[in-house]
Amino acid sequence: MAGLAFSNVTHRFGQRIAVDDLNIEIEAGEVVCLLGPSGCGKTTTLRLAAGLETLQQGRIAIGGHVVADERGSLAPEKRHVGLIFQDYALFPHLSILDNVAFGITRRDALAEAQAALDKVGLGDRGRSFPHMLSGGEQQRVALARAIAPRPAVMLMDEPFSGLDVRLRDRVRDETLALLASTGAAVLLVTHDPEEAMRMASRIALMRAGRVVQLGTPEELYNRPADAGAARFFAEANSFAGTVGDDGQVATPLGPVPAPALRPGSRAEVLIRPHALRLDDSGQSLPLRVLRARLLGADSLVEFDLGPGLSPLVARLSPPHLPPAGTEMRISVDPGQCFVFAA
Ligand SMILES: Nc1ncnc2c1ncn2[C@@H]1O[C@H](COP(=O)(O)OP(=O)(O)OP(=O)(O)O)[C@@H](O)[C@H]1O
Repeated sequence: MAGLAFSNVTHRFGQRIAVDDLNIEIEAGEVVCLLGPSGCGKTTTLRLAAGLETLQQGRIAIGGHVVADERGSLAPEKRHVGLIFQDYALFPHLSILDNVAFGITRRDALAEAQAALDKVGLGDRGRSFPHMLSGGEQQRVALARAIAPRPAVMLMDEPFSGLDVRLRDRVRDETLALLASTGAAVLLVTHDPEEAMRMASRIALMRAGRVVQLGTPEELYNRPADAGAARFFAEANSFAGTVGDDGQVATPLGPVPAPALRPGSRAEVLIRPHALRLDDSGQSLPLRVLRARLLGADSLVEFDLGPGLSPLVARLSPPHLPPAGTEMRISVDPGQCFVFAA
């Protein structure tokens, strides 16, 4: 029995389809990330699960009980879901402890709130007010408030986007550990592929209201469903071509196998910048550097592929910063090359 299940959920705003026949089941203890570009329907999906948006078509169930279908809908406060939004939405006039106790209906609300604050490491800040806390601390209060009523489902909308990069990594990891200990089914919205890869047991990649691909981070990254899915994780070098009788597509870097496509069909080959590496063996291709930039742990190096072709972008690790004009030998990791029907 899934902790949270969407069955054939479709939602329109006027003529515009925001969510289009969505089917996702999230087990208790699982974190599923809704990932996709702005406007693809992530927040609407979350709001439908929370009951903040009235379901128009399909069915939503929590813990095996239908909470919304075409006949009716359970009020948000009766769904037993925890919500965390981007802006934390703490009440400014309430103390931290009262903020956390707010949603708890049990008689021992303050003790429960204190226990939740202890869990997020803010047990000694209960008497402070929200404006006295840093962004990261406020995020942890929001988390404490969401877990305190022990919800079966946790809905999170870009909960880390207000934090600076270094704090974000730490708060993300702490949140993940805490959520795992509560056993809730978690649906987390993000537009950041790295965040999804880091947090999710499974990722639902959305585009224009539809789930394009649902799978583990490893499946989405290494076996993208289409060119758009491949590009969403990392911008890639793209080559157009035709599948030859040998089942391969010719590219400036050599032939790439296209086992899923028929000879004669048009194809797009995507080669991730990470797929390119320096290689002095006889198999590699000599290419001239156009420019190189340091990105930190690795470098972005552009190579000349000749007239009429865009430069080949390689991400080299450890970083190399060869001067323009240097000739380097490059080979391709076939595991990071993808061929799709054009
Ligand atoms: N209340 C509304 N009224 C009309 N259209 C809406 C409303 N809410 C969302 N939409 C539209 O529905 C589509 C999906 O919006 P949604 O907010 O779910 O996307 P999103 O993937 O969460 O985007 P973002 O990452 O920018 O938050 C968009 O085209 C949006 O303009």
